[in-house]
Amino acid sequence: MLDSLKDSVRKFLTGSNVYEKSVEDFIKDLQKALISADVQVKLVAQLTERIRSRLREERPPSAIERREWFIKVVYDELSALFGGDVRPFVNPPKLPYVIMLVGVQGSGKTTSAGKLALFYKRRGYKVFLVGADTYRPAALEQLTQIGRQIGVPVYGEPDSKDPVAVSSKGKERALRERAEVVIIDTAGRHGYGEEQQLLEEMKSISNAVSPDEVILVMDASIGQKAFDLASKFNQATKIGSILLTKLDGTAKGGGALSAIAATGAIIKFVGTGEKVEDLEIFNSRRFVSRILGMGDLEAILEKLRATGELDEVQKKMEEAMSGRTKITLRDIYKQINAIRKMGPLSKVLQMIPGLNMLPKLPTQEDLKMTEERMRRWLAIMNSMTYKELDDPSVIDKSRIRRIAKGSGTTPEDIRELLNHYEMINKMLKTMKRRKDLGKLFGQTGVE
Ligand SMILES: Nc1nc2c(ncn2[C@@H]2O[C@H](COP(=O)(O)OP(=O)(O)OP(=O)(O)O)[C@@H](O)[C@H]2O)c(=O)[nH]1
Repeated sequence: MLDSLKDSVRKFLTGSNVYEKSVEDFIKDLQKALISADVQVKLVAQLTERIRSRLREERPPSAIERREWFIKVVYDELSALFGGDVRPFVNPPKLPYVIMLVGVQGSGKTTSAGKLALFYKRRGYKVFLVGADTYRPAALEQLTQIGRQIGVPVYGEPDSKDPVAVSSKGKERALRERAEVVIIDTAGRHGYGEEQQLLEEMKSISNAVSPDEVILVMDASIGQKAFDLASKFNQATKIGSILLTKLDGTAKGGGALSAIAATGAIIKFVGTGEKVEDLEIFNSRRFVSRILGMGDLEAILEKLRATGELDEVQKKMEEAMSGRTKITLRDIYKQINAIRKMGPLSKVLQMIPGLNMLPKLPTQEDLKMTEERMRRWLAIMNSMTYKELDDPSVIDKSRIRRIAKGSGTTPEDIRELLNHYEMINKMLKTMKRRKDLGKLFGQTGVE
């Protein structure tokens, strides 16, 4: 689903068109992909408007290329479209914990009951299944089979026509057997469009068994039609969440996810296959990063984190300039590590504004030497103890020899790093406040 976006991201990041044109092309691809995934046109329009307004109003952090930053903006906004940063709890907040499953016929309710049972069993809970789908006789048989397969007991009454009575008796039995998580599979005879009937039945069983949580099972292939049932369900129960099934087999999953998210209902799980293991906790950011291409996105997020770390060190340096604190080897470690995460120095330097104001620009040869030195220094600091990183004055000759051995470097390399540390602190003390990042790189050893 939405697979075509990975190619669009690639094309956008590596393309040679002017930036503004690339952005417009990407937005067109994005709109097309979302609409063909059945996302409501109104939601697509809102999403693109938000992306455009962020492009107008925000500026990328200085060390990030604007193409990469644009993809990060798209990532944020798509994640919001599919439910945002809501992290629903999955471990039962109390025990025993009674979950009641509701859903229309064929939505995958019985299969999902089995999946949830296995999910909780694997997390170490004693699980019990109750088959209260009295309208479809085969449902109990199906549940019993799954129960046998995963080693979870199942309660059911093959001849009963009273789902409320079966649910209550099943719950009683489960509690007598000291079950910790009780999952009740209820009847689902109604089709989409008959929400009221389904919700009324949910209420009557709910009154009888007082579940701790009601999970609505929905089939993702209904796409944006999921909106009506999800919003009524969300209004009808405060203890509800949604399990969206068959996300693996439909091109309309984006429509269902965004429609449900728009109702404010929480999507807790998604079904991703027919097997009893095929259940995932839903996380909209993870979902979107798959759509956009894990590799590309991870690299961008890593760089953004690295710029955040650099900002922290920068702040510390400013404090050091006012004499309030000192830069430690830990700070230097953080700084070098962050710079290395951002890519080859030659590329990183091109992105720093004001760099051409330095007295002398580094040559390729300088950069190579600096990169090599950064690598050595990281190895050295990796071999030091926290105490030594915080206060290098405790490092004596014999420790220098040991650290050199441990890091595959020489005692001279270590002295060079220690000198750099002394020099930075001395410099900071005498330097006036200067905020540009170019200076920061100067201190890293690029002469
Ligand atoms: N591909 C795929 N198939 C699924 C998934 N979840 C359920 N199914 C299939 O959907 C079909 C219907 O599932 P059931 O569990 O029988 O549906 P139900 O909602 O319990 O049906 P009723 O008991 O009639 O209400 C079965 O063929 C399942 O294998 C899923 O996540 N992915």
